[in-house]
Amino acid sequence: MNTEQVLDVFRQCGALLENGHFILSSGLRSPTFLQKAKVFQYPDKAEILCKALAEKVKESDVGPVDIIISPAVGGIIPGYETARHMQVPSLFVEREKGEFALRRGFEFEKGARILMVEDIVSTGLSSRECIDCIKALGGNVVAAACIVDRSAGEADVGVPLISLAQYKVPAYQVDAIPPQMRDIPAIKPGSRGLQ
Ligand SMILES: O=P(O)(O)OC[C@H]1O[C@H](OP(=O)(O)OP(=O)(O)O)[C@H](O)[C@@H]1O
Ligand SMILES: O=C(O)c1cc(=O)[nH]c(=O)[nH]1
Ligand SMILES: [Mg+2]
Repeated sequence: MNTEQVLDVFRQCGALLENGHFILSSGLRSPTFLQKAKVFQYPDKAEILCKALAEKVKESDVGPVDIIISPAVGGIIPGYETARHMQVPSLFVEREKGEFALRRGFEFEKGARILMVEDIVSTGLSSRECIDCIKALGGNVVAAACIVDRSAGEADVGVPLISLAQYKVPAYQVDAIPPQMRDIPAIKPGSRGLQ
């Protein structure tokens, strides 16, 4: 699948939100938001995207993968569906007092070859936090994968990043928001910092 085909799936699901004012997980502001939850509500769409992502990983030089681990909330469905097509278990980390932790009795062997699967990468901050958590538990993170890389290859997550689509969209510091965005009430769709 190429980027345009991936974005078409988002458009078909009403998930490519434009001309708004979104507060991203990183705190940056953007007029564009990929509301992945509206795509992943449809199992057939999740399957199309994640099967293609699994194939891209298998065709890469990453080598064998033992386990997929994803950061909650957004990473859970693509992590699971990608794992289904790679025939490996799917675990997730979730925030405990703001920090990612492996809970629910999930465990893996030290040195396990782990693929970190995200939904969207913007700055790469959430991916790095997830990878740090896995490494602290002894996992060998061999690569990261995501459905859409909004940095179009610029984000450094510390391991090779395989993205199904690369879609560069603007994001601004709060004191540098362009005039046309300033009058639009800001919305924060993600779960980081949710009380
Ligand atoms: O590369 P970054 O700058 O970290 O941005 C991308 C992250 O933002 C979203 O998560 P968010 O924290 O908004 O919560 P969610 O997973 O509940 O959507 C998305 O799921 C990624 O995890
Ligand atoms: O950076 C983010 O928080 C982000 C951007 C985006 O387009 N979609 C999303 O779910 N999160
Ligand atoms: Mg997330």
